[in-house]
Amino acid sequence: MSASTLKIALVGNPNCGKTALFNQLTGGRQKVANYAGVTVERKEGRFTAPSGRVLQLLDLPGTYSFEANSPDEQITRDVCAGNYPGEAPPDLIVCVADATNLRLHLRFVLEVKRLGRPVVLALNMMDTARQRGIVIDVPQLQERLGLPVVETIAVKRGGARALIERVDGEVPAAAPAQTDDAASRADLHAQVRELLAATVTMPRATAVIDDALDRWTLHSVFGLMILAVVMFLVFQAVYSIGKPMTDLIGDGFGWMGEHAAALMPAGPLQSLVTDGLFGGIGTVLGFLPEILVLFLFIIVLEESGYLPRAAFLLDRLMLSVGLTGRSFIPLLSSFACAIPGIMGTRSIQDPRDRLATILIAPLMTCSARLPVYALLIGAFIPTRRVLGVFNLQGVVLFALYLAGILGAMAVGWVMKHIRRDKSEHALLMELPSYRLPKVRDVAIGLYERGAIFMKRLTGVILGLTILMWFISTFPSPPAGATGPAIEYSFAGYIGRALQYVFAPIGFNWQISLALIPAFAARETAVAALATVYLVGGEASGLGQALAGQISLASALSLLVWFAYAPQCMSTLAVIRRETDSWRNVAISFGYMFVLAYAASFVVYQVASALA
Ligand SMILES: Nc1nc2c(ncn2[C@@H]2O[C@H](COP(=O)(O)OP(=O)(O)OP(=O)(O)O)[C@@H](O)[C@H]2O)c(=O)[nH]1
Ligand SMILES: [Mg+2]
Repeated sequence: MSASTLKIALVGNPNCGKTALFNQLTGGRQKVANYAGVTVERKEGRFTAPSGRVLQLLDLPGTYSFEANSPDEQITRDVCAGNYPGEAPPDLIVCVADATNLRLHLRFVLEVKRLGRPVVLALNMMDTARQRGIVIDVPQLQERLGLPVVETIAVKRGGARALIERVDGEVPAAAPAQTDDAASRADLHAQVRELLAATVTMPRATAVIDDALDRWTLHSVFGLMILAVVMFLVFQAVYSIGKPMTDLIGDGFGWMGEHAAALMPAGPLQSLVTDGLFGGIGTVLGFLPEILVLFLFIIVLEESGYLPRAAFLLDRLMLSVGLTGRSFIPLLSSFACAIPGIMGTRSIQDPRDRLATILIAPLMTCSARLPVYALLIGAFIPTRRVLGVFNLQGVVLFALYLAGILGAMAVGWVMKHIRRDKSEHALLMELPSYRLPKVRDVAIGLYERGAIFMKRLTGVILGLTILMWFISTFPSPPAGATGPAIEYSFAGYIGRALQYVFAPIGFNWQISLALIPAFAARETAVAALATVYLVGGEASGLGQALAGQISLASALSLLVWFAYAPQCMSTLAVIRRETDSWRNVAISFGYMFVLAYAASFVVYQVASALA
């Protein structure tokens, strides 16, 4: 390393744009590694400043506060303070703050300043700040803070010019280091308030509207009621808007399957195309509209600024079941898929809170389960109105999501009481301003969800469906066989063996069999059932076949099974990777199996008795 290499560390609250700034400066060239022994990322890059000096840049994990104790935050603090073994202290700390949210970010800036090292403050997201009419008196802020302050727009070409010029110049003098005690921490709050009053002018209109809305949405009683109503309406919409489109697609595929069959000679190939491809894959594809409608609402709620408020609102509730408000976002992501949710738990400081969140994340209903729910609800729940306005199918879907959430809360509560350390960590998060979602952002978000679904469909689900078709078709029945052909196939044998385990909860052999590919990808249960029933030649449509073949009690039991059952292999693999422990995988699989089996058993027995 040449003598003139300057080592710069980028720090800041999560989501302030550190990584965007890092990429802008280094052109994305980087070396990513983990800090020894922990899964905290260390990302390093370099670039040459106009003066010819080489600058080495370190992107550190987002940190709310140095008081917190997540592995990420400890490492960030130690690296900045120059105490991290094997890491030379940075010559300069660039503290990045979101200019649209200085109320939250300035506090951390003050904490960084107290380390007593040279600091430059980058006010990032200046484009959004200007758009929103936020005016920041930079010279005044610079003077009051006693730090150089520059404005940046990390996502715009040349948006970091002021920062480059500043870091290429002389290294600023460090403020004296200060010790951290309770009194000085309380002091930080007062300082932030003072700084804001002197240097930041917020647009009146937004602030007034935000406050007015927040009085309702964050109210401890009305807020929860609003949240419940909003979520309830979303599930209603999934059925009222998505279902007709799903039916249309289903009819379309049925029609295509028939025509394709007419063009082909009878035989295995014809059966693969009609039963496996059009029947199996077509049935799963039909659920795309429902998934898109659900995500349309989730994305709009998120973009509008409502979802972070829901997190804030639920924080107290989460604490009471041994979680933290920080668990909310990972858990919310788990409604799409548990995998990003579990990966998102990295931002939870307390290892026990983090583990608890990881273990219950799969209880949140992931989008892969939606086709299964939609199929069974469509086949078994009448399209009755409840209380005159609500669609009964939508109510059942809402109840299933709720069952997952309540199950998760119950498990969280049990874990809280088992563990010895009962400390709690309250949430510290930013509440963005309300805004009208941009059509483009919503469209991109929807497109991404749709693309993920299609990729799964044409990848793992297609492969598994062909496999299911194969084991359902071969071996062919012996000459003179009387029963349906499928009973002599591999699938028939495997299904009947599994049935010993699942009969007490009301699953026939076809359902038991479908659980296997579902363990690789949930949606495949639908394709597998379609294939098995269509190969068995029992009916034209799958919903119709199911309604004729299994009882309402079995269908309810299966719905409950899918709400609680151990989720797909990929989820378990991610648990293994994120916790580095097979034991946690076993705990996760085991408790969910027991939970699902018990719940399905109760539902099946009660429903059978009442029927
Ligand atoms: N409009 C605007 N968006 C920005 C700016 N800088 C970053 N963003 C966006 O803000 C989001 C977060 O940026 P990141 O760079 O991932 O933030 P980070 O600080 O690295 O976040 P963590 O690593 O999670 O702590 C991304 O969607 C960026 O595209 C900016 O100057 N203006
Ligand atoms: Mg980052």
